[in-house]
Amino acid sequence: MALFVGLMSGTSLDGIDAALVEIADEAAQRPRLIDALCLPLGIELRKALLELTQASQVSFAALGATESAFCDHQAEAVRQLLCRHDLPPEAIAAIGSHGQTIEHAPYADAPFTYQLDNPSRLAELTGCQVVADFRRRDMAAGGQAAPLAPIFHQALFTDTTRTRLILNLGGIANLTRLGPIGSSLPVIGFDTGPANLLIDAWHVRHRQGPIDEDGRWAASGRIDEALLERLLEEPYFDLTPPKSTGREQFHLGWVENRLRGNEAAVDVQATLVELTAMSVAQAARGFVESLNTDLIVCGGGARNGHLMQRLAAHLPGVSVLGCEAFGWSADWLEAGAFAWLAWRRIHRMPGNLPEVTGASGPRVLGGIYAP
Ligand SMILES: Nc1ncnc2c1ncn2[C@@H]1O[C@H](COP(=O)(O)OP(=O)(O)OP(=O)(O)O)[C@@H](O)[C@H]1O
Ligand SMILES: CC(=O)N[C@H]1[C@@H]2OC[C@@H](O2)[C@@H](O)[C@@H]1O[C@H](C)C(=O)O
Repeated sequence: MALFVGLMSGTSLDGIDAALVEIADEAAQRPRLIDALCLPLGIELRKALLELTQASQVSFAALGATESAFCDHQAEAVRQLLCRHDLPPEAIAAIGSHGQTIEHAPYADAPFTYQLDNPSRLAELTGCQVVADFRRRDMAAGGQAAPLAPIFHQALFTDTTRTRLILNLGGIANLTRLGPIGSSLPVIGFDTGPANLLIDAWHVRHRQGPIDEDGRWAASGRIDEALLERLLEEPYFDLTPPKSTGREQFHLGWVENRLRGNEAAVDVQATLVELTAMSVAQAARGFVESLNTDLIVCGGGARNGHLMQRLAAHLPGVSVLGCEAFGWSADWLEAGAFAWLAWRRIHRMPGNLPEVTGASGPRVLGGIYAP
């Protein structure tokens, strides 16, 4: 048995998730979540990161300063997590650090994906071995570099008889399809489009606070069918996987370009929730085998009761389960994935699924930084 820490800060830019995970050397045993926490980014750091994601030009000074501040925050999250369990740094086999995605451009002429991270500094500050830079090897091998979580979903959730769909509702939504053990169904995984990032951004613009708590504001509005149709015309939704996306594609400007100008703000919010529910349901529907499919929902969107209701309305007959039934909280699945991917790296096992990302083959992902 060994202990790993996974660090993830996703497209919502809400905080750094840190998960303490116990992993057995035998690949057959499922990793176990021991504890986790989220350290909020704070107003200044969030603003600096958001600016980097939106800027067309970036100064090295801004990049360097933000990278250091971000890394200090990661180290603080690790410190708090280890402190809770009285664990010294030597007790941790490795930290798996995702970093903060600043730009993801798998469709550029020269494709790239950039995660802000400073694993050398993180190793220095924590005294732990760090594994980082998980995405770029997959892209170097011709893949999308995202989503990476499906291989972790496969390890955690594959069932003997049932088909399982795992849906992450973060800033972006991604879906994994796992056939039952022994079935010939390949693993499928891809980003379906926006989950919460448009909902959050519209809320910030028109209301106080970053989150439409439980989707209550959206629930009080009326879906604007014409706007919904224009939003759903986005060609990304019809692309066949492998595919991945991010803030570069789905941002407030993308919504504004499709407004007529006379919509009530609350109706736009209702419509954005419906956009997430419909685009996810459309993506999932093709994989639902009647009466034999579970949908396991994770990510912050699982706490948005209105979004969950709209999703269920578009997927009648599908049984919706929380990760909790499997010993994971919906909030910590992604951080857990990067702890587990660090374990894979240390043991030189591949971290990607070529059938998901489109890479030319399995690859060992990430670089190792000594403590
Ligand atoms: N109580 C709640 N009510 C409504 N929405 C919520 C609630 N709690 C969380 N959320 C939503 O979940 C989001 C955070 O989700 P999560 O932390 O899974 O995203 P992420 O990991 O940053 O994104 P990604 O998976 O795309 O990288 C918040 O920004 C918010 O939109
Ligand atoms: C480039 C990037 O950071 N992508 C994230 C993002 O957040 C959700 C979705 O888009 C997913 O593709 C991915 O994260 C998870 C952890 C993944 O790779 O599976």
